[in-house]
Amino acid sequence: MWMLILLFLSLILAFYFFLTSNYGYWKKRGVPHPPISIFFGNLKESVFIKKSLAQVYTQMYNAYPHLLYVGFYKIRQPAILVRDAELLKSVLISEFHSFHDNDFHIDEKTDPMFGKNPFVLKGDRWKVARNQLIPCFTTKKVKSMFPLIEEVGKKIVAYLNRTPEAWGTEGLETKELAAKFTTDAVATCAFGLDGRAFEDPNSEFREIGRKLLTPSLMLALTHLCIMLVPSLANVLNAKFFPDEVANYFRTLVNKTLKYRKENNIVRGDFLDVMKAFKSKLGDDVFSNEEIAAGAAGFYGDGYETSSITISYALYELAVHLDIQAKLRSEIDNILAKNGGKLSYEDLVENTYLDNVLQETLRKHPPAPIMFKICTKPFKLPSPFGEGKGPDVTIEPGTPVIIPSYAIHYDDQYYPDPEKFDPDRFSEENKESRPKCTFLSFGEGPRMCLGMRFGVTQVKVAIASVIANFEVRLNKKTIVPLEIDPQYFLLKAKGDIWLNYYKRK
Ligand code: HEM
Repeated sequence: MWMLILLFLSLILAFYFFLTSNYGYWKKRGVPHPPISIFFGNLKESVFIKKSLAQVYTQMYNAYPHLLYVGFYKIRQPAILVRDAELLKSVLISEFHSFHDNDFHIDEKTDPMFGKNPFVLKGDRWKVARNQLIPCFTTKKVKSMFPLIEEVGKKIVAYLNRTPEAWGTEGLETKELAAKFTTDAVATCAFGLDGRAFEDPNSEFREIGRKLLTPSLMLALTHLCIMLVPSLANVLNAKFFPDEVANYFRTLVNKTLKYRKENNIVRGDFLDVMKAFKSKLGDDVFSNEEIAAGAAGFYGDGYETSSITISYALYELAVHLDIQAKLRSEIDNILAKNGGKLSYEDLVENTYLDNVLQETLRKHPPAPIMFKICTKPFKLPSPFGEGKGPDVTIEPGTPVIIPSYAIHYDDQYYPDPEKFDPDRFSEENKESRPKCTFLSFGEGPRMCLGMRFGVTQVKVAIASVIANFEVRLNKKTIVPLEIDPQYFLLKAKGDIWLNYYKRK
C-alpha cells in the first residue's frame, strides 16, 4: 500500500517537474514575461475558455508598451510575442528563412485533410503545395470567377427581398446570411455546383460548414488541444476535419471528376487545375485524396473567414449610417456607369468600398493571431531595444506569436482605435504607417493565398446588399459586440441581428 502511495506521489512530482521545469527560461535570458500560472503557463484564461487567445495575447501586448517583444510560456514551452514593427518585418519578410513554418503540428494520419493544407505544411512540402494552388488564385482566374460570384450577389438580393423577417421587426441573423453567400460562392467557383444555401436552409453544402465550424465547447476544446498540445490531440484522435466532412469531400471530388470526364466538361476552375496536376504528376504522387484535401481546404479557408468579414462589415455599416450612405453613393455610380452591373475592375481597389473593407478587417481580423515557429537560430536585440542589454538568441522550435489584433488596436498606428474610420485606409494614410501594421492577410511569402478571391467575394456581397437595401441595427443585437472565446477565429459572441429595408 505504502509503495503504491509513494509511486503515486512520485508520479505527481515528476509531472509537476515536467510542467514547470522550463519556467526559469526567460528570467535566465533577461526577457520580461507575465506572471506564470503553474500548469498553464500564460494561457490559463484561454485553456478555461474564459478569453480567446486573441484577447490573452492582446493583454500581453498592452502590458509591455516599451518592449520590442515579450517572453511567455505556451503551457510549458517558452515562446515570444512580437511587439515591434521592425521585428515583425524581420519575422514575416526579411528573415523569413528563420521563421518559415507555422506553429501547427498536424499528424497527416490522424487528420489527412487538414494535414495536407499549405497553412500547416512545413519546409519544402509547404512550398510545393503552395505552388500547386497559386494558379487557382491569379488575377485572371479570380476575374473569370467574377460573373459566378455576381450571380450569388443576385441570390442574396432575391433572398432578402422574399424574406419578410429582413424588413420586419424580427430582423435577420447576419452571420448566417453571410455564410449562405460564401457557401454558394465557394460551391460555384471551386466545384461548379449550386450550393442552394439560399433556397434550402439545410442544403448539403451549408450543413458541411455547420459540421466543421459551429462554435461549441467541444469544438473549442478540440481546437485548443490541436493548437496547444498537438501530441495529446493525436492520442485523442482530435482533428480539424471530422471523418464525416473528409468523406464528404472525397465523394464530392470522385463524383464530380467522373461526371466531368463522362460529359467532357471543362470549366477551368479549381477542380480542373487540380485535375491537370493529377495528369502531369501521376496518380501515385497526386491522387484524388490530394484533390479532396485541396477541395476541403478551399472550402474551409474560403467560406468562414469571408463570411465573418461580411457580417462585421454589414454590422459596422448599420452602426455608421453616414459611412453607409457614402458607400451607397459610390456603388450607385459604379452601377450607373456599367449599365446596372458590378464590374471586377471597378471593385478591385482604390475605392471607398476597399477602405470600408480594410477598416472592417482592421477592427475585426478573422484570423487575429499568426502562429509562427523559429526554424533556424535567430539573434534578437535586447527586448528593451538595440544596445540596451544583451542580445537574445532564440532556438529552433520556439513559437513566435504575431498578435495582429493587438497591433490593429495600437494607438501609435491607429489613433482612437475603437473608432470605425475607413479613411484610415486612404492611399495617403496607408503610406504614413509602418509596414506590417495591417496584418489581416498576413505578410511576406506565407501571406494568404486566397486573398484575391476572398476580397472579391466579400466586396460583391457588400455591394449587392448596400445597392439594394438600407441596413439598420435590430434591437436584438447586443452592442458593443464581444469576442466569442469558444472560437479560434475572431467571431462575435451571440448573434448579429440586422434589418434590411428595401430602397425606395
Ligand atoms: C477575408 C478573407 C480571408 C482572410 C482574412 C484570410 C486571412 C489569412 C491569414 C491571416 C493567413 C495566414 C498568413 C500567415 O500565416 O502568414 C491566411 C493563410 C491562408 N489563406 Fe487566407 N484569408 C481569407 C480568405 C481566404 C480564402 C478565400 C482562401 C482560399 C479559398 C484562403 C486560403 C488561405 C491559405 C491556403 C493560406 C495558407 C497560406 C500559406 O501558409 O502559404 N484564405 N489567410
